[in-house]
Order: sequence, then C-alpha cells, then structure tokens
Amino acid sequence: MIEVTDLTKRYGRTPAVSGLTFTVRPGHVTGFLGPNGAGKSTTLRIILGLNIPTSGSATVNGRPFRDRPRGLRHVGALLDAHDVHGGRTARAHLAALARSNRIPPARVAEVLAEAGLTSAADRRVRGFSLGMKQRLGIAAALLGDPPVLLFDEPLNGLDPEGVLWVRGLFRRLAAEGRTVFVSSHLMTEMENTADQLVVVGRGELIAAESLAAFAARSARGGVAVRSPRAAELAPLLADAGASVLSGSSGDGSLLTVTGLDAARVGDLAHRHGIPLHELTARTASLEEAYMERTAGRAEYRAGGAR
Ligand SMILES: Nc1ncnc2c1ncn2[C@@H]1O[C@H](COP(=O)(O)OP(=O)(O)OP(=O)(O)O)[C@@H](O)[C@H]1O
Repeated sequence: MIEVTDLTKRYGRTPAVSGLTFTVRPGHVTGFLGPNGAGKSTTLRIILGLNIPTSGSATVNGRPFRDRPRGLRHVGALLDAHDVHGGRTARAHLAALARSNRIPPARVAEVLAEAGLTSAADRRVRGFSLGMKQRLGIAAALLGDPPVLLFDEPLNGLDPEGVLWVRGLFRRLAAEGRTVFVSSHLMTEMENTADQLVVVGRGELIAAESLAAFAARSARGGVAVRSPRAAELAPLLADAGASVLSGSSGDGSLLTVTGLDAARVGDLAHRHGIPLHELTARTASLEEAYMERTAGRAEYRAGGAR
C-alpha cells in the first residue's frame, strides 16, 4: 500500500506537486496519468525517498521508504531505464544489485529469463536498445520479489511482444496481491492493464478512482436512444433526472442521455408506450475521459493553446 498525504513539492517558486492525497492499494494495477510536467515523476521520486517533499508525506506500507534497509526487497522501481552503468553487463548489473540488497544470487538468472534477456545477459548495457534497457530495468525491479512495485513509463521503446509481456506481468503481480503503480501516457495500454487510476494535472489531484468510474463520468459516455417519438420521450427522461441532448440525426429521432442507464431508459419508454428503434449504452474510452478531465490542466499542448 502506498499512501500519499497532502504532498507538496516546490522547486524554487515552481510547484511541481500541490497538496496531493491518494492511496494505491495492493491487488490492483493502478495507472498514474497526467499531462507532461504534471508531477508524476516527482511524486514517484518522493515515494522512493529520492526527493524530499516541501510538506506532506508519502509512505510505503506505513513507513517512509528511505527508512528501509535492503530496499529492493520492499519496493521495486523502474524510474529511468538509462540509469545503468553502461560498461557493465546486464548480469553484472543485476548481480551487484542482488549483493547490495542481500538477495540470493539465483534470482539474477530468474529475472533475466522473465525479462527475455537471457541471451543478452553477458553483453554490455551500453549496446542495449531502449527496449532492452526497459526490460533490464523491469528485471531489476522484480529482483527482490517486492510487494510494492513502481514503474515510470515502462513501455517506452518496447516492441509489441514486450508490451504484451509487461501487460501480463503487471496483471500477474497485482493478482499475487502486490501493489503495482505505473505511470504512462499510453491510454490504450492503460485501459488494457490498469483497473484503478490516479490522475493529476499541474501537480493537483484530478481523480483517484476505478477506471470504470472515471470513464463513466465522461460526457462522452451515456445512452444513445432512437425513437420516432423522441420529442415526447425527451421531457420524460429529463423529469426522471437525465440530461438529454438531441442528436445529429437530422430527423430529431436520436437522443443522447446521461444520468440514467439503458435499462431505466428502456423501462421508462415502455411505461409510456413509446417505441424505441435503438438503445445503446456507450462507455467513453479512457482517452476520451482523460482528455476531457485534463483539458485546461496541461501545461504544454500542441498548437500553442494553454
Ligand atoms: N529538479 C527539478 N528542478 C526544477 N524543476 C523541476 C525538477 N524536476 C521537476 N521539475 C518541474 O516540476 C514539474 C513536474 O515535473 P515532473 O517531471 O514530476 O512531471 P511529470 O508528470 O513526470 O511529466 P512527464 O509526463 O513529462 O514526465 C515540471 O514543471 C518540471 O519542470
């Protein structure tokens, strides 16, 4: 379990993180999302005790992580795949980490195999591609068999097989009851992998909830209803508490309804003897919900709009 409480970090006068509070629970893959510069890496570094917060706290299983001896057995992390001594082989890099964290040396071969690096184990890391370095970083995070794992953009540079591997790995780690916290800009991938989300913008919390709840709040979701008597149905739906928009069907037969699920829309129409020609529940994609909720919270946006 990771608990972040009223966390603030300023660099000079620039706030990187402002009063963030959220909990990352074991047994889930939790996606950590936010526009560039939103404060994700800063937060991950504070959780790992690599940055000192200006105020507030971050704990891992109840204690600040920097207090923990043999760290890799408590928390595994991949922050920056390039942060490896290029002159070492993959095997030597992992063996050094194992020694300094009192991890049995046999784990090195196990995590190399898990990451698909067995055949590259005795090559110097400076010759590795970005994807191979990511695999090595993930192998290092797994080395101590830790209950809590943090990954900052782990999919960068991975080939499709690597992406599939990571997806399965994260799900398995969560199913084993571990806490898995992953930052990523790849919405489709997060949609496939994460079940919980922490979303930040300009250092502030936007949402901490399940992916389903986050998507359900989107105005892009709702129920599409088509009826030859849509004009009669719309006020009945509004009376029942729904928001109703007329669609762009031209003949006025299409309504988009939010605030009532498809079953209640169908029942209500039936009670009033109004025929329906279509009743479709639509869930917003994570990307749609994310773009909507972070609009105006992105510091950098193509086209110059702020
Ligand atoms: N060492 C530092 N010194 C000064 N400012 C910093 C430092 N590290 C981060 N910042 C600033 O803090 C803010 C948050 O940065 P951070 O790297 O945490 O964002 P992020 O969400 O990880 O972004 P990205 O998605 O681009 O990786 C940014 O405005 C950044 O410029």
